[in-house]
Amino acid sequence: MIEAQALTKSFGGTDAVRDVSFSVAKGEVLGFLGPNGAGKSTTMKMITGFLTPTRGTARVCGHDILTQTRAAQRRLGYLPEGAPAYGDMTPFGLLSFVADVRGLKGAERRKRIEAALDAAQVRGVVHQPIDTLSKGFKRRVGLAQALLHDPDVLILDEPTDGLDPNQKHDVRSLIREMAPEKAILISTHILEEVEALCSRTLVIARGCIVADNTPAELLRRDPLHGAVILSVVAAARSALLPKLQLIPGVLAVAEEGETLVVRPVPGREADVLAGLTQAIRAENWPVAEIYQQRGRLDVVFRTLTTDARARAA
Ligand SMILES: Nc1ncnc2c1ncn2[C@@H]1O[C@H](COP(=O)(O)OP(=O)(O)OP(=O)(O)O)[C@@H](O)[C@H]1O
Repeated sequence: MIEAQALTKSFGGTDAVRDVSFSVAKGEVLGFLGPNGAGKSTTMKMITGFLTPTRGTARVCGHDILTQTRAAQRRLGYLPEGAPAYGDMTPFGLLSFVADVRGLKGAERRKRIEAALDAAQVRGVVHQPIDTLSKGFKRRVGLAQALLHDPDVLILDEPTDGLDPNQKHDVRSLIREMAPEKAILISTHILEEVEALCSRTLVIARGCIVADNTPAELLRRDPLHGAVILSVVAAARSALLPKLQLIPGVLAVAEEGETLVVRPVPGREADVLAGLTQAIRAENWPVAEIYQQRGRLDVVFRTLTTDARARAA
């Protein structure tokens, strides 16, 4: 439902986005991750027809954004960066205006405005000028605007930015609820949001895609993915070290502070955990705590985006 085809945007001769291609199918929530200035908003602006690409194009539900702009824009809802809105309008006034622009009429118009107000939870402030709303409410008004015509495709630029934890939770639940029927592209700096919400993650650095994976696949790139951490009293640690090395599937064992870190051979994570728990029980090892690392997205993110920096330097 979204297809970016070699999107490139240059500003003053410098590529802010270079050859970005990806697609998003119905039912997918694609998380767009990248450091500040990586090119997320610029890519989103090109897909929505807000910026003209220097090269490449995008298709929304099969409509080319450059040659069939209106048809493509009818099918998409867009929450731009910072959720700009007319500050002297009320949320109701803004949604009525957008409904007119979108060509909604009569009962359908009323129904859609009501549904958007409910979905974005802005009922309590519906007649208050937008300029006087808190940052979180402004963002929710922006979200209501994006959802108004119940589009098949949603492009949401940092939809939870500025929301408190409860509001973040509500917006994520809303996105999850809508996901089966739509194709959704969200940009975010919140790594936990990617794990909570996204079926796939696109990592962009210096305008180029450096990873296109599921969050679980990304976690597997952490060198400590699947490592088993054991808390063991100091006196027993050195005696245990050689025994741990004999567990089938163990790649390396290291002592780190109060713990022993057991790294499995890739693909043997489950064997190592099973072997360890069995040995702890059978030989009554003095282990106070044992857990297996899933991997950390922040570690993977740093590696991917700083490697890209190094390559470009
Ligand atoms: N209109 C413009 N004119 C010149 N440069 C621009 C323009 N818009 C964006 N850029 C540059 O393009 C690059 C990508 O910016 P973009 O806003 O797409 O990044 P981003 O990944 O969305 O960043 P952030 O996470 O900070 O929102 C940046 O270097 C930015 O300064």
